[in-house]
Amino acid sequence: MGYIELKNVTYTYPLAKEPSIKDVTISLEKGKFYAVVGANGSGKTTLCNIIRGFIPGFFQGEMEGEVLLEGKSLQQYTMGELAPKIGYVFQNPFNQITGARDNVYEEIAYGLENLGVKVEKIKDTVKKVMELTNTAYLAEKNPFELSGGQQQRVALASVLALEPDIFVIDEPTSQLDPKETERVFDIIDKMKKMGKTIILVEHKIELIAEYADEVLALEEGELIRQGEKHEVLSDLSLLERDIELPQSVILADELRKQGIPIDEKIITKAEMVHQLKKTMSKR
Ligand SMILES: Nc1ncnc2c1ncn2[C@@H]1O[C@H](COP(=O)(O)OP(=O)(O)OP(=O)(O)O)[C@@H](O)[C@H]1O
Repeated sequence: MGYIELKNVTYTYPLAKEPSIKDVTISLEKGKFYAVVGANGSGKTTLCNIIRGFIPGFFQGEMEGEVLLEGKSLQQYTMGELAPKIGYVFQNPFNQITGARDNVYEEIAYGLENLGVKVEKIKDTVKKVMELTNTAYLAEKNPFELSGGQQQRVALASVLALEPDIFVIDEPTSQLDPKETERVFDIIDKMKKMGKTIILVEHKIELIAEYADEVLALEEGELIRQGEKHEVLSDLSLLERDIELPQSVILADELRKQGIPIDEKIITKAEMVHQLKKTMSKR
């Protein structure tokens, strides 16, 4: 039994002619990092909303099939039971920040205060997540006066403070520069090392190749691939289906065509460098 399971899930938004998710069956393990890829409109955000229990419910429409968390149908959980288990990080941190408090420290503490957590425990937790997300130096600032990258780290911190086991994160770096993007991935990597299950929608394929465990590829609502990242991302046929692949995969293919032997399943720059060194030392 998977930790999170989707069984033949088909979902159609109200008034839509076609389903946005078509007969998707997946089984996700606890503690793994899953990246969801696919062209615009392929159903990534919809899939996230199904996994976090917003579809059906918050969104109307028609859903067939079943979603299970630890063997129990999501429909059998109340939102109050689900919220501490699944944390959701929005694409735009501006939507995440509540604005109910006027400094970053209080913003991060806000969710815990609402749950009636004791002050000492709140202090402890907020301190820990601020260290993890490198936001301690922003503690006194107004959350709305931060840069996009800083806001995204505060948004991550406020979700982390609630200590969910599962994080669904929708394109957290789409508005960030390369440095802030690396910082966000570094935080996600730490979350994974803490044993969290991560489901991340992301277009930056090089970072997926480096950090994720498994890749789920969607095309027009259908799950066309699911598997270990090397298996999925080295599949050149995905290029014809509008799935971007890492540069090392394209380069490896070119080199093989030129008669230079390159192992299958090279997907990162570091793996390519290692392989080229090996090949050159044999010459
Ligand atoms: N609220 C909605 N009502 C009706 N149709 C919707 C709604 N939200 C999304 N859709 C449709 O569902 C399909 C999948 O959309 P979704 O946002 O899940 O794709 P996506 O892969 O996340 O796209 P992107 O990469 O652009 O964020 C699209 O055809 C979209 O037009």
